[in-house]
Amino acid sequence: MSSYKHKKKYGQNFLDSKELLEKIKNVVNLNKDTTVLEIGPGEGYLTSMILENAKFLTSYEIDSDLISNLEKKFKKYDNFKLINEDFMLSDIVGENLKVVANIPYYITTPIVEKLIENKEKIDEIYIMVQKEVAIRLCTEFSGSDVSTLTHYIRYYTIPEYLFTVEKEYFNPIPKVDSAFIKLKIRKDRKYENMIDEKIYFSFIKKAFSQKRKTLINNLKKAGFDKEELEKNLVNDKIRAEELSIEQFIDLIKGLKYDRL
Ligand SMILES: C[S@@+](CC[C@H](N)C(=O)[O-])C[C@H]1O[C@@H](n2cnc3c(N)ncnc32)[C@H](O)[C@@H]1O
Repeated sequence: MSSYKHKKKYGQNFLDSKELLEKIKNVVNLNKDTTVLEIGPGEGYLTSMILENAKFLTSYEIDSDLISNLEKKFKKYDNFKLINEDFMLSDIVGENLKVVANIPYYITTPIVEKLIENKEKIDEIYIMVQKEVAIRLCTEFSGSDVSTLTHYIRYYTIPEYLFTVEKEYFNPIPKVDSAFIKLKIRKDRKYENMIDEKIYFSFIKKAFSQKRKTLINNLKKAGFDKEELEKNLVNDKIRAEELSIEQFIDLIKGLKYDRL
């Protein structure tokens, strides 16, 4: 479909490289028991590799102009369901799903949030995202990339930055490089078992309210008692971005924070 006019509004930067496809295939590790969900098959770059290697694939494509080509291309596969819908408005159906997708970047965060909200149905998420976003999603608890998003991701998943994909691999070539990442859903519910999610994220929001300020100052501003804070924080110079989830849970429990 070389004459196809890519639609910017749908984030249509397509891939076409055997070498990259092989690299993706090696990390996503599909087998005949795997059920896969794809967001935005485009011209079917990832789709054919998934269909060849997985048990079943459901792909959501918003752009009706791409549908007849995809149907024609994958007509011989009976393990394929193509849904011509906006993924954000669709219900996710299935269990033990693996998500494998080169997603439209204009809705990266809503897609990640929707997938995590459906964590009961999903085991692993493999997605291509903008490189800077990949760094933010996969960062550890140190440095300026840490944000409330880091806590959201790490509370529910184990993130992994797999590899960088240079912008030249895309057509049309975008302005920025990309990266392929993995988010493994925490099936052990490690942190959900330690603390109520609403309480945790309500506290995190207060702790990160002003990034430049120290944690103690942010929490004082949020109404916490100065003496209680000093009792529970070893270091009054520390910033929110330096604390791990475990350390935040200890702090929340130490402060007996249980309201929203
Ligand atoms: C970055 S392209 C990737 C295409 C293809 N997977 C590839 O790697 O070449 C993103 C794809 O997502 C589709 N898309 C954009 N918004 C969507 C939405 N809300 N729901 C479903 N698909 C969407 C676009 O039409 C496009 O085909």
